[in-house]
Amino acid sequence: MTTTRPEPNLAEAAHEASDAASLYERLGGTYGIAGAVDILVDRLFDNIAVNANPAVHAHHGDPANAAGYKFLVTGWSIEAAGGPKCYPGKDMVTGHEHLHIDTAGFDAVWTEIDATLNFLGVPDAERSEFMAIIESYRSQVVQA
Ligand code: HEM
Repeated sequence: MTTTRPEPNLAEAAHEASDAASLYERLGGTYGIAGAVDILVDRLFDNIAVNANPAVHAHHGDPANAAGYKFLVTGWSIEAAGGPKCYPGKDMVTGHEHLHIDTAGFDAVWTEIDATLNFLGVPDAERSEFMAIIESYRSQVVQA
């Protein structure tokens, strides 16, 4: 009598592996996130609705702030997506309290993040998951 060993189901294994992958991994890890933030921050600095807030424009209107801001937003996003702990900046309340951001200001940034992920071809599932994380910080960022 011969016993038959079941063939490994590779399709199922791949599916399980992709289920197990963190959002950080599915966004392309540090290279993917840093590349997206590089483009996002340039768009935020140029975005008329985002810069309608004078305190925001005082920061985003100075190109010298771009490199440091890209570094901070990249580190924050890596951690928020489940990657390694690497964010050295302020918590979201302290980082924004002096800016008096209102709902329209938050929505302008939300829309630009969503549009940039769409522009870069991030799949719907990962885009929705990341945007839900952004949304979950609304009450900490909106302080006007
Ligand atoms: C969930 C949404 C947001 C995230 C994840 C986020 C992320 C960050 C991070 C990581 C920093 C650096 C904090 C530090 O200095 O240590 C920061 C600062 C800043 N954010 Fe946000 N932000 C969000 C929403 C917004 C919105 C809606 C606006 C404007 C309408 C905004 C404008 C700014 C500005 C101008 C700074 C620099 C402040 C300064 O250095 O004086 N952010 N943000």
